[in-house]
Amino acid sequence: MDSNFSSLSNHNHTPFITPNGFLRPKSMASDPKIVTGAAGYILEDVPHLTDYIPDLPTYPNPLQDNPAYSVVKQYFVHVDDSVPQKVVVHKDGARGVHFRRAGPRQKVYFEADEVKAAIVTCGGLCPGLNTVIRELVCGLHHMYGVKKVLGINGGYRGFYARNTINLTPKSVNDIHKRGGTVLGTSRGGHDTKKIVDSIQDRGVNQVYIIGGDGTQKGAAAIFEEVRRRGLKVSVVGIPKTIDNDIPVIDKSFGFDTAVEEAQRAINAAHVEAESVENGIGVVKLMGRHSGFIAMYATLASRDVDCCLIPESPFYLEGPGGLYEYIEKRLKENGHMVIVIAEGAGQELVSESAQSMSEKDASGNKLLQDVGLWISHKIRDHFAEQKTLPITLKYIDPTYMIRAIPSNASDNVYCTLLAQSAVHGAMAGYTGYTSGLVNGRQTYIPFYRITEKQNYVVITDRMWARLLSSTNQPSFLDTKDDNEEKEEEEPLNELPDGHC
Ligand SMILES: Nc1ncnc2c1ncn2[C@@H]1O[C@H](COP(=O)(O)OP(=O)(O)O)[C@@H](O)[C@H]1O
Ligand SMILES: O=P(O)(O)OC[C@H]1O[C@](O)(COP(=O)(O)O)[C@@H](O)[C@@H]1O
Ligand SMILES: [Mg+2]
Repeated sequence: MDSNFSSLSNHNHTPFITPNGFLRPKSMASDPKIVTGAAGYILEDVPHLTDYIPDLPTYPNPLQDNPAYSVVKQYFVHVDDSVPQKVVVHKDGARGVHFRRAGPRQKVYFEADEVKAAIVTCGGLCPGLNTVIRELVCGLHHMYGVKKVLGINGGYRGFYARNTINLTPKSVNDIHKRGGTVLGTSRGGHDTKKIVDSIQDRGVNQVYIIGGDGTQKGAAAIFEEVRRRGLKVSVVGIPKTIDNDIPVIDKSFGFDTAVEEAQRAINAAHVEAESVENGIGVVKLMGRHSGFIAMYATLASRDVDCCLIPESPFYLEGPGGLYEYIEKRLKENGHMVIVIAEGAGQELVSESAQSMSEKDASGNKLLQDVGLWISHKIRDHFAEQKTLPITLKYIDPTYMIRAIPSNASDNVYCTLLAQSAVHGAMAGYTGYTSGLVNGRQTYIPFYRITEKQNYVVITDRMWARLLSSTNQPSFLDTKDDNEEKEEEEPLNELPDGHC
């Protein structure tokens, strides 16, 4: 809508190749909105309520009379504003994929009294969840005069199995100072039909869904069902993941807080290690499939001698292996610190542990404790060798990191994310995740968020910087199953300007 460009959409619901080359399955029913323009410009647009409900009335945006905002020149976002996915371009290259810029629009599709919003948090905890909840409530109330906001208790199943909580600016005033989520969360329990029945029965017309990759898949299913039923309900995703494994966006909220808090554990490991002869400190950090926290915490600390992440397979024995490197570091320096992401080396652990097939309620594979495993292996190895008596201390701060409140910069990030989400829903957009792309708030269609995960690309400069800062072996002698990942679009480093 609102564009002079030619629009390509896929009306026959056949499988669709996205401009990024990913196959979007037929089961994801609604059509992607692809708009093309001159010089290879592509806009991967988001759905709008008017796509399936014609003749909806519009209203002037109440922000135009708000003294805080009316002084801002050009406060409203131009309908054709879009944000490029790639900012590094070549003279003759195509302009490439863009996303719709987030922000307030001149016209809105909801009157204040008409709105009944619902907020839900799903999946694992992450610093900043309460800030996002607070800013959704306050943004709706203060910017758009919306008074009816419901909190859904305990994740997706709360839509149909629990009572709701009334949220007001007063009740959420201080929650950003606390870790966790005041709404509670859960894994599993996504039943699309029951959730949309509950949305319909409660008269909810804006749904804000805060969660990670699994949650966004659930949000996409809710959007499809809402659309199929022809409901005037905006379904909005807000990406949450401490692992930073959500693609497209610059980084996820809570990530900076996690990296900062990880420093405390690394410092402790370093103090313990350097206090004894041949001391080794092992710190496990979160990162199920993506080692971003471990990589950034290592780069920030400068006390880490070896960082092990899921994307970079490693081995223990023989030339170029971990044991050899540990021995070398201890002989050189008398102590060392190892940071290991929880998803690293799982294939090695599973060789010595039982079944790897257990899953949590959301279907995520349950991981073995690689920190504990590697600590035992190192202790046993040096005990057998009898040449180097080591002292090893293992620190697992993972849940302590996840449970803290967000830091100042994450609080600001959460605020902008929440306000962008609200502006989009009020403007009638739906079926999108609100996210930061190249430093700008955007609306991203769900399928771009759910089609793949964000990984550390070990052939990129950031991992090279890490290797050069720790001097650890690259372990590239191993049969590297990372090749497939390396061939994927390598631009999801974070944040922009660090590559
Ligand atoms: N493919 C899916 N379709 C619908 N809902 C899903 C899907 N995957 C996960 N979910 C739901 O999303 C919620 C959170 O998922 P989970 O993987 O636990 O955390 P996260 O969203 O942080 O990745 C759960 O309630 C789960 O049932
Ligand atoms: O023990 P739990 O609560 O299931 O969570 C563990 C997982 O949650 C995370 O913190 C985040 O995962 P999600 O973003 O998928 O919720 C992972 O790093 C970790 O593996
Ligand atoms: Mg997940």
